[in-house]
Amino acid sequence: MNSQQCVIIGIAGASASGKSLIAQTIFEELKRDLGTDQIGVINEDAYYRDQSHMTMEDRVKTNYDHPKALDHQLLAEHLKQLKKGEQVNIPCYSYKEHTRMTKTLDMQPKKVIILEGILLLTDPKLRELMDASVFMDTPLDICFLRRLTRDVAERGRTMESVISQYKATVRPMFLQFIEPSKQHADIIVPRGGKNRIATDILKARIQHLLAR
Ligand SMILES: Nc1ncnc2c1ncn2[C@@H]1O[C@H](COP(=O)(O)OP(=O)(O)O)[C@@H](O)[C@H]1O
Ligand SMILES: O=c1ccn([C@@H]2O[C@H](COP(=O)(O)O)[C@@H](O)[C@H]2O)c(=O)[nH]1
Repeated sequence: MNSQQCVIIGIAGASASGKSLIAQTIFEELKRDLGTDQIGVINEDAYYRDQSHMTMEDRVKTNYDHPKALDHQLLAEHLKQLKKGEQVNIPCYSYKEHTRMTKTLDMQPKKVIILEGILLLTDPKLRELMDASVFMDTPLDICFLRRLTRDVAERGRTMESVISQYKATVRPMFLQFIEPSKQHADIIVPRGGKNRIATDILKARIQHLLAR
């Protein structure tokens, strides 16, 4: 597989803006045409730095919304390897333990990689690897309400911890890093992950890139 055959689409935006939902929708709908083994989703969160050497007390103090919390270097290397037709071992991250798990996920090269994560568009070396980029422009109050519900239900958080983390780091880092990165997006998607027209436009663009 040469580099022309690996299309990488980057989807960024606030936490709980609908990145995973739109990525998953595109994955499910395109895998019917391309085959399950020819399209994959990579979550930037898998590249949070390993914190297994730290105590839980210290792990909860990490600013997870600052670019330095993520190993973008490793993510960029993995994307380059996939583009070259090589297999990679993607780290697995636990939001409950706030660290990497020992297992990794084997990913074989694919025709299409959908990359999704809050800080992807802040990094020039990642932008360089993308064939198209998207920013989910969901209102921040809606994102906060969705994050509160999701993190309590799925990520082992209390309502109080979600609120204090939101005030201390999530909102300030959104304003400092994530929102300004919108200028780098090719497509800005309003409302969220259920935006049908935006989903169809992205699917059509992927098909167009594959047909080159
Ligand atoms: N348009 C929408 N309407 C209702 N719920 C939504 C919508 N988009 C996303 N959600 C829900 O909000 C939560 C966060 O969405 P998710 O796609 O996981 O966000 P992200 O990946 O950006 O953090 C999930 O529980 C998801 O099902
Ligand atoms: O250990 C961790 C790692 C990450 N977070 C939060 O996750 C979001 C990013 O994930 P989304 O799926 O885009 O919401 C980020 O805002 C971090 O604050 C965490 O709380 N703990």
